[in-house]
Amino acid sequence: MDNQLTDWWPSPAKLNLFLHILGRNERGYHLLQTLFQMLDVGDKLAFRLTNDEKIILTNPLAGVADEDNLIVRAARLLQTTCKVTQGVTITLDKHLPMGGGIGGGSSNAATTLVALNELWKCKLNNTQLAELGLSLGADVPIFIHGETAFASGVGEKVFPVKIAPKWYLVANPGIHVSTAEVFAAAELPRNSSAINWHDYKFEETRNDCQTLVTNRHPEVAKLLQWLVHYAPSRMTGTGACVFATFASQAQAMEVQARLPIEWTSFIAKGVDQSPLKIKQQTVRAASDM
Ligand SMILES: C[C@@](CO)(OP(=O)(O)O)[C@H](O)COP(=O)(O)OP(=O)(O)OC[C@H]1O[C@@H](n2ccc(N)nc2=O)[C@H](O)[C@@H]1O
Ligand SMILES: Nc1ncnc2c1ncn2[C@@H]1O[C@H](COP(=O)(O)OP(=O)(O)O)[C@@H](O)[C@H]1O
Repeated sequence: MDNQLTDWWPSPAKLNLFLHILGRNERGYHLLQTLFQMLDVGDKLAFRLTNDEKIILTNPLAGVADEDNLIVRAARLLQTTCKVTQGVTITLDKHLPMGGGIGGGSSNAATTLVALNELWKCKLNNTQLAELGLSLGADVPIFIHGETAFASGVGEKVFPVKIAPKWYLVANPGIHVSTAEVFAAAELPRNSSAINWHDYKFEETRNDCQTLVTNRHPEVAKLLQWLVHYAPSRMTGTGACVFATFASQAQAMEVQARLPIEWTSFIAKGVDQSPLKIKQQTVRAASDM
């Protein structure tokens, strides 16, 4: 008999508060320094275990074939690795814009790995899950660890940090920017000097992809020009979303209320520990009782 739908598992967004490109490794991947800020909002996923081996997504994403969906790929990867004989039906409650530099797809993959590791009783630890996740995307490990962190290498060397709590207005210019296209561009600067995390100040850092993306996509430039008038603002990841930083939720709401209707947006709080990490700890504590 099939099991019941589980409760919802959070799949939060992230911001790259800065993104410096230091060079490239022998495989052509970019060596970065970045500060991953976990946010308290995102998508949600629910899982219903089944007694056949099928992995089914009840609500496919427009433009993404199920076999390419990172949720289905993550579930299949865990099922094969741990020789699981059960299947799963997955429901996705999608809110995060795709290809926005806020990590929606990577976060969905991480939530799938973390949740099914518990539900299928695979008993992998987070380091093992992160290793599996890295084969799906560079940002999957950071969502599995679920902590605001300074990252280097190609993003795999992660050092959790605590930074002053801030509120963010995250605005979407309504376009999709391909990570692969940004990293393939000849004019992308790749020569930033390494910084020491302890010396980090927002205003002394930048996003090395921002000039390239704003030159190629005037919508991103227009949005940034509007936001920077109100608060310190920057593009996240390889775009296209842009964030503005505030000390309080009320200040963020005030600017959101003025945002021209052509741009969608959401407000999120920066958190040290992601909602997924908290959920994993809660589920594990309950199963230990
Ligand atoms: C640079 C970041 C910062 O968060 O950008 P966003 O995707 O969030 O915007 C990410 O690490 C991106 O991670 P992700 O989007 O998972 O990238 P992947 O699927 O692993 O890689 C897409 C393509 O980007 C290039 N790539 C990616 C990461 C990296 N450090 N160097 C690269 O050169 C590779 O050509 C790769 O084929
Ligand atoms: N579950 C998923 N959610 C979002 N995007 C997905 C998913 N599965 C596959 N993708 C693909 O991954 C691409 C990058 O998605 P996303 O992680 O949201 O962007 P970014 O890496 O810029 O933050 C999407 O354009 C889409 O083609």
